[in-house]
Amino acid sequence: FYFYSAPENFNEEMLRGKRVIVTGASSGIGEQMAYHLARMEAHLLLTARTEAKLQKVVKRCLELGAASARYVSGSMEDTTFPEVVVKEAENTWGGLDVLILNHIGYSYFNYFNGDVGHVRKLLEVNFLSYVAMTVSALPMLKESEGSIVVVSSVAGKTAAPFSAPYSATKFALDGFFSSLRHEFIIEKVNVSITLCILGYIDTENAVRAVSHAIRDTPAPKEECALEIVKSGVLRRRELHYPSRAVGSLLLLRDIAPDFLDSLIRSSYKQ
Ligand SMILES: NC(=O)C1=CN([C@@H]2O[C@H](COP(=O)(O)OP(=O)(O)OC[C@H]3O[C@@H](n4cnc5c(N)ncnc54)[C@H](OP(=O)(O)O)[C@@H]3O)[C@@H](O)[C@H]2O)C=CC1
Ligand SMILES: C[C@H](CCC(=O)O)[C@H]1CC[C@H]2[C@@H]3C(=O)C[C@@H]4C[C@H](O)CC[C@]4(C)[C@H]3CC[C@]12C
Repeated sequence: FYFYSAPENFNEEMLRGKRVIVTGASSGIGEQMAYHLARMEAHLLLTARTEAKLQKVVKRCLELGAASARYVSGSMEDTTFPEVVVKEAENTWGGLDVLILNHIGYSYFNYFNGDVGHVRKLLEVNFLSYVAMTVSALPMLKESEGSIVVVSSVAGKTAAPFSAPYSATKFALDGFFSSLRHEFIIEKVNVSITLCILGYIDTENAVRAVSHAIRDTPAPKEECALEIVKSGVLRRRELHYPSRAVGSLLLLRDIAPDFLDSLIRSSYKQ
């Protein structure tokens, strides 16, 4: 049932007039997804905390050809905010076609410092708010037979040093949304769930956080954003980007986990 409902080839017209929420859209990959969707003439509702940045992204989206573009600013640390965002979509459009969950809260890139409060807060922002957005949006997505896109990381499939709290939140997304996908298929709910497994991408925040410690060259955020949009519309189960690097990593994880761990550690500068 799930595979029957998935189209084979991507065509930009598939997004024309679609109603899309993008979280974490004020910078990085989320901002780039907003620009691709705007060029494809989608209706956009963007969210993040920083109003000034969102205003600029909305302005650019309208210049690029978005059918409409608006924002709602706020923090996903506030447990009432996910519902506020979805209500805005409901009041504006009366429905929703695609929910792209992409935001992340700040976390340090270093040895785990024992701060349980930080892990709890990060789970709220990076995981629980994704669940809350999904719960609020589901009636509209069922109605439109729409799509949920969850942006995760290789750090949510195989752990690397210095990202214990972050990695935990990304593993949680896989568990939750992969279980939900089963249930949708059992109950014949035609809402697709795409989990995006990304390697190192050249966003300002990621490069600032890890370039002093990691040897790898980051992949381009513009191409990454386009691949996420495509895989969501094509109702794929998972996106692996960049595909060869993530594919090899996942293969090694299953056949030679200790070897993979040593490779990951050796990609860190001493
Ligand atoms: N870049 C990379 O190397 C990789 C990224 N990913 C994933 O890709 C996605 C995007 O990453 P990237 O573009 O690098 O991230 P950025 O740091 O560039 O963007 C994060 C976005 O989330 C928003 N945000 C931050 N805190 C909050 C909050 N408390 N409430 C609501 N929104 C918030 C930020 O805006 P504001 O500050 O205005 O709120 C911003 O729009 C994430 O899910 C990440 O895990 C996965 C693997 C690698
Ligand atoms: C080191 C990892 C790659 C291992 C490999 O051998 O390929 C990186 C792949 C994904 C990175 C993290 C990520 O998911 C984004 C986070 C964004 C934050 O702003 C801080 C950094 C990240 C934790 C980043 C760290 C390196 C990776 C785990």
